[in-house]
Amino acid sequence: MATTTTPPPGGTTAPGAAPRSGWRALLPGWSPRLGIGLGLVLAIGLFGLIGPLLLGDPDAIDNMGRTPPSADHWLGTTQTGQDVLSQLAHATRGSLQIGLAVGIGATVLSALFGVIGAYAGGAVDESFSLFSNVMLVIPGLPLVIVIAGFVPREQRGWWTLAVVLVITGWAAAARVLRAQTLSLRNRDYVLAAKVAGERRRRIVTVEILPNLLPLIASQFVYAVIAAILAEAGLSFLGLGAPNTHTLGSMLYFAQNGFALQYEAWWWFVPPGLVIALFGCGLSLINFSLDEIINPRLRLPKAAGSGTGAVAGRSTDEAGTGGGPAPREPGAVLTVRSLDVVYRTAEPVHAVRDVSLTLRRGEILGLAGESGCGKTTLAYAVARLHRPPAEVTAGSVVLHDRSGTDIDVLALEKEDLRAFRWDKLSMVLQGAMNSLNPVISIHEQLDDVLTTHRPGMSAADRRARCAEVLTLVGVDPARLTAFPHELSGGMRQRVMIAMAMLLDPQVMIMDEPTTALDVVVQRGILREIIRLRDELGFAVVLITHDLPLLLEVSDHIAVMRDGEIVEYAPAARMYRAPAHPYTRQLLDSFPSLTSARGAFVRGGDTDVPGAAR
Ligand SMILES: Nc1ncnc2c1ncn2[C@@H]1O[C@H](COP(=O)(O)OP(=O)(O)OP(=O)(O)O)[C@@H](O)[C@H]1O
Repeated sequence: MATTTTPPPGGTTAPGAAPRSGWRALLPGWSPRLGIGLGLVLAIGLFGLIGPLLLGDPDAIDNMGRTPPSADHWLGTTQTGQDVLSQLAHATRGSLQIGLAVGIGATVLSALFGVIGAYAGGAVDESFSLFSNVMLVIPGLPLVIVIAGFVPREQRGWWTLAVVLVITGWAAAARVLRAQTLSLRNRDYVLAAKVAGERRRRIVTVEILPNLLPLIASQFVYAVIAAILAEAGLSFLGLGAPNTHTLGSMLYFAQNGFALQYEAWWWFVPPGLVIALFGCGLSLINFSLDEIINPRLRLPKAAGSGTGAVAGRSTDEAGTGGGPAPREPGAVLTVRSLDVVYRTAEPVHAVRDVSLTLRRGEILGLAGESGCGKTTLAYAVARLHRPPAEVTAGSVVLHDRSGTDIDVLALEKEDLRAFRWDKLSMVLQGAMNSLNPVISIHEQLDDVLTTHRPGMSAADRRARCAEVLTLVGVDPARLTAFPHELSGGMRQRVMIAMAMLLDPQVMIMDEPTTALDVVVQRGILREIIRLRDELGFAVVLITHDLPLLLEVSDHIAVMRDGEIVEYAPAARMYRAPAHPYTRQLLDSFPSLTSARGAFVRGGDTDVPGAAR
């Protein structure tokens, strides 16, 4: 067997992943990216802050002109003999002042016009939106030149430039924030907050703004860098602030002094380098800000690179000779000793030592209460799991019709892409929402065929799409429909049709009929059984509904806390459930023949092992 990494005792503690608590859990994990970003920004910030105090007057003229770096002048001198290092320190301070002021100003304005307008809606949104559109269509650079030129040269300070750049620099970001806010305000959790009676201000600050923070942070970074560069451009055109040293004015004077022609690199390279490094540092910090906002990105290091294969398993081991289980007669899918762990701050061992055999044409029911690991198991079998989920041990083998065994956990990118849907397809939980709302049913089905059957003609593809729709009981005339034009049950059937499109050998269906009424539910399940009889694929059917599984499945596996606690033919499980938890599950469903289920009637939760 190809097991390698043995999970830690108890299976819940990832090595090196000490859980952080309280506010510290909000901080991004320390990474080289964050370290380099902070290092660059702090170093440049300190240089701009302290450098001018230590390095003296930037305008003091020495008698040497355009001398290369030396012990007296570490970065050489300008054409008129001024110390470049001292100029650089003052210029860094000036540019940072402008960059930060513009960054803050433009971000505040864009958030005000973008977020508040979109959330308030109506006339406020209309007027804010009109104003930002007008600002957007005014050509930025000419406006900057006009406004900067309008202020008399002697009155132009760094703040004049900052104001000009804020006025011309916020509108594009406001448009993006408005679009994002319009999308967020209709999300279920925002509507739920409204229904719960939360105040507007709280909804904006607690429900909406945190989701916008990564965007706002990157816009801030962009605004700072754009301001530093725009100021450099203005100074270059002679429209800068005459009495303020900035990196732009340094470049301007270097250009005027023919630094490039005289190969005086020490004059123009340092200011250019400071601009580039500062932008780079801010961008690196920005990546880590995403981690603060988005808990999904806060992964312990070990979980970051997951490829979906068994962690730590070598390619040799992963090959069919390396250990995957031998084929049982008639088996199409064999899962052996599968372990899946979510490498979160408090690791969750969601699937523990699971072994299953799915036979050709069989319906295998997977039952268990919410959170027992059914979906995690299904995703791991289809190699759809993503970090922080990690398969830490076990094997999954598909015994292909051709006679070859496919070690699913060892498949590499292209093979995996070809394997999914062709050999093993999946109907995801909440499948009725998996259809793209702006693409017709035909195009969505056709997409699968064009990807996996590139040689198929358009007419054959259309015929196949119509055929599968008919199979699942949807009129092929609905091929031209868009998802919103279909009922929930029809959408669910379309997803099942899509899963059948390539005639796979295994279909995993994760709660394929949840959210549908029992009549439609029964109809779809009857369809699945009929199709299974007709086409011979095997099905892993996942649901909480054990009585339903007893009706439709050949074998049933009952899961609890990540483990299979009972695995038996459905008929036997119906007659004589062996595990107390299976009995408890069965008893908790009301019966139509007795007054109420025993579990409800007796309120008996005292099943051995029931305590968590
Ligand atoms: N991204 C995640 N990070 C950490 N833990 C997770 C993550 N996703 C799921 N889990 C945990 O893994 C366990 C199994 O979850 P899973 O979704 O597989 O259960 P399930 O049986 O499919 O539940 P349901 O029937 O409600 O869909 C749960 O304890 C859950 O909290």
